[in-house]
Amino acid sequence: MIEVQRLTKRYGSTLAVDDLSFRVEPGRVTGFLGPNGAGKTTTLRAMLGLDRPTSGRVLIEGRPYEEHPRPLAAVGALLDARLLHGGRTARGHLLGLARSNRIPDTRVGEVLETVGLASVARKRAGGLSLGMSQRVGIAAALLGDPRVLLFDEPINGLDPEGIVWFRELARRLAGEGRTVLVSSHLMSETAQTADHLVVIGQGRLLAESSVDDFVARNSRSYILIRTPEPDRLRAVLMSEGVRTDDGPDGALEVSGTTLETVGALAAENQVTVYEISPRTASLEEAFMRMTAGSVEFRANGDTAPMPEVAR
Ligand SMILES: Nc1ncnc2c1ncn2[C@@H]1O[C@H](COP(=O)(O)OP(=O)(O)OP(=O)(O)O)[C@@H](O)[C@H]1O
Repeated sequence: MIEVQRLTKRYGSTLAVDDLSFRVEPGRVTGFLGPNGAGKTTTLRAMLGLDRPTSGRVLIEGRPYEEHPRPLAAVGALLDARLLHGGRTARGHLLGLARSNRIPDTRVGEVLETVGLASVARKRAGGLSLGMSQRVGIAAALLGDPRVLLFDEPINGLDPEGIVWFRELARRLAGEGRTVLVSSHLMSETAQTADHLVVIGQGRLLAESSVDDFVARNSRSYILIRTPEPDRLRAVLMSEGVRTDDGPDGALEVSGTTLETVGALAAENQVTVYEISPRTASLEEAFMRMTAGSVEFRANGDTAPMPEVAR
């Protein structure tokens, strides 16, 4: 379990994290989402004791990171895979980490096997692809067999097969009862990996819910209609109590009715229609709308309420 309690981090005049509180429960994968600069990495660094918070604190399994006698056994983290030293081999890197944390050498072979790198274990890190470096970073996170795992943008550089592999690994780790936090700026990818979501923008909490609830709330279905007579069609639909909104490029977006009803009303009233098609707003759009809202609220200096997200 991770408990972020009223965490605030200021870098000079930049408020990177602003009074942020949330919990990450064990036994499920939690996606930590936010656009670039939202404060995800800063929060993860505070979890690992790498940055001192301006105020607030983070507890890992009930205590701050620094108070764990064997930190690698409490929490494993993948932060920036590019930090791997180019001259060392993957195996050498992991052995160094294992020895400085009183972890037996045999564990290095096990984690290399888990991440599918046993065959390149003796290759110098400088010769590894970004995807392979990510896997070395993931192996390092697993080294101490920790109860809590933090992955910052883990799928960066992974090929499609690697992405599926990571997704399964994250699920397996959560299935073993561990706490798994995966940060990302990609909504749809996260929705496929995580069970639960924590969404932040400008250092503040925007949403916290199960992925299923988030999808149900934010997957808006509507009918898109292109017509040269939008005003007339809007009037026809409104007279029948059908709600219309303005869509892109003069199109209409109609919700709360069926394709057949709209088609029949257009035909009865002899309105020319170029296109009529069912649409579902993507999760990515919902996420962008949600996080764009936070930017606007902050720019106005308001305290950020939960932005309205189209249903
Ligand atoms: N060491 C630092 N010094 C000054 N400002 C910083 C520092 N680290 C982060 N920031 C600023 O704090 C804010 C949050 O950055 P952070 O890296 O935590 O966001 P993020 O959500 O992880 O984004 P990204 O996905 O781009 O890494 C940004 O405005 C960033 O420029």
